[in-house]
Amino acid sequence: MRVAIVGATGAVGHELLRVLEKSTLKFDEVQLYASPRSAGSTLSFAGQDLTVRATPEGAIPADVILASAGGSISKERAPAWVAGGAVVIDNSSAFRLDPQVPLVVPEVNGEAALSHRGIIANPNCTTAIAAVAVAPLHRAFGVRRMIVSTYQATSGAGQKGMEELLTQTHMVLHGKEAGAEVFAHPIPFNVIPHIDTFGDNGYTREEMKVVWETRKILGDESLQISCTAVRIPTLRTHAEAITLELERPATPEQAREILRAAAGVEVRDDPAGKLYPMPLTATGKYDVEVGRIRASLVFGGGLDLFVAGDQLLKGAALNAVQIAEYLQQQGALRGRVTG
Ligand SMILES: NC(=O)C1=CN([C@@H]2O[C@H](COP(=O)(O)OP(=O)(O)OC[C@H]3O[C@@H](n4cnc5c(N)ncnc54)[C@H](OP(=O)(O)O)[C@@H]3O)[C@@H](O)[C@H]2O)C=CC1
Ligand SMILES: N[C@@H](CC(=O)OP(=O)(O)O)C(=O)O
Repeated sequence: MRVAIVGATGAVGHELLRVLEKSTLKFDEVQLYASPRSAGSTLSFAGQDLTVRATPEGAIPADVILASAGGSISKERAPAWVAGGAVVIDNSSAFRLDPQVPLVVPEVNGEAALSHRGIIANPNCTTAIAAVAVAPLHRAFGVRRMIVSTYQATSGAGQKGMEELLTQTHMVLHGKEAGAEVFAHPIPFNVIPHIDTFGDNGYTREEMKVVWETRKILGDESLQISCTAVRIPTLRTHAEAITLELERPATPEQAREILRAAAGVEVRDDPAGKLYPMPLTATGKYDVEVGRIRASLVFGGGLDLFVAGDQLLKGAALNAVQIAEYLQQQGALRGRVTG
């Protein structure tokens, strides 16, 4: 059973290595791939230095490929990886809306992964985090309309996003003018309501991914969803304010009870004790923090909540490894462990 990580040197790739170290997935070998510029460098895995190789054009000799090298690499090469016999779990947006490709959050629709034809898509990070919190409420009360406002960390734009926050903050603190390369404007001491490109309807692609992908994951095309996605000057972990209009009225206490029993959720909801979801407390956690649960003042019987989830983990690396673990538990992976 051979696992390959394509994009191992990136922000998601680093987390894939850490998550795999702790994973219940059984495997004999991990192979690391990135761009040709990283070939020959090493990354540590379980106390060993593993050499990074240039991602080949054709097949990769692995049973499971965890891909996080961007949409164009996945689009161009995943068909050859599948033809070579691998199951590809792809972190990019390349295949997410393809009707032949399952889009999976294991706590929500794990069984969808079993219908794959070689490629399984990992959702957009903002979407995955929201889905973990909203799916149990949707099952219990039926979500009719959902309004999301996001507070997204700079690492959502990869390693270079984090570097821009750190270097530009240093510059501002030393009296220099901050520039902007990764983001549309200087990110220190700012919030930027612009993630990805704007579409004809005035929403960004990031915002529309939340709409399209949430519907696909929850299997409900009738869900009405609107999102405003905003980049903020944090390093890691996305937070989201979510308003839900429900078919069957829910009290905050009923919602807390449902969420306490839900997989992948940590209810963190004691405002009097200053306990609520925040990037600082959710970073590095596998569970998505959910709190500030209250009755909506706008939608009778509806709810307002605040969530924070480590987007490099549940929004990417962790979710991908959980999909592989699920497939292995179901006996649906080709590779057998020999070691
Ligand atoms: N960051 C996030 O929060 C999330 C990211 N994703 C998705 O995961 C993917 C990776 O994102 P992220 O880790 O943030 O990005 P990074 O920019 O941090 O890393 C990109 C990785 O891709 C590799 N790469 C770049 N070009 C090539 C190439 N031509 N051939 C092979 N490998 C290449 C890089 O290698 P090298 O170091 O050699 O350049 C690096 O390992 C993207 O598709 C992104 O949309 C999904 C959910 C969340
Ligand atoms: N768009 C996310 C990260 C990301 O890479 O998303 P996607 O995988 O949908 O392109 C962010 O910037 O926070």
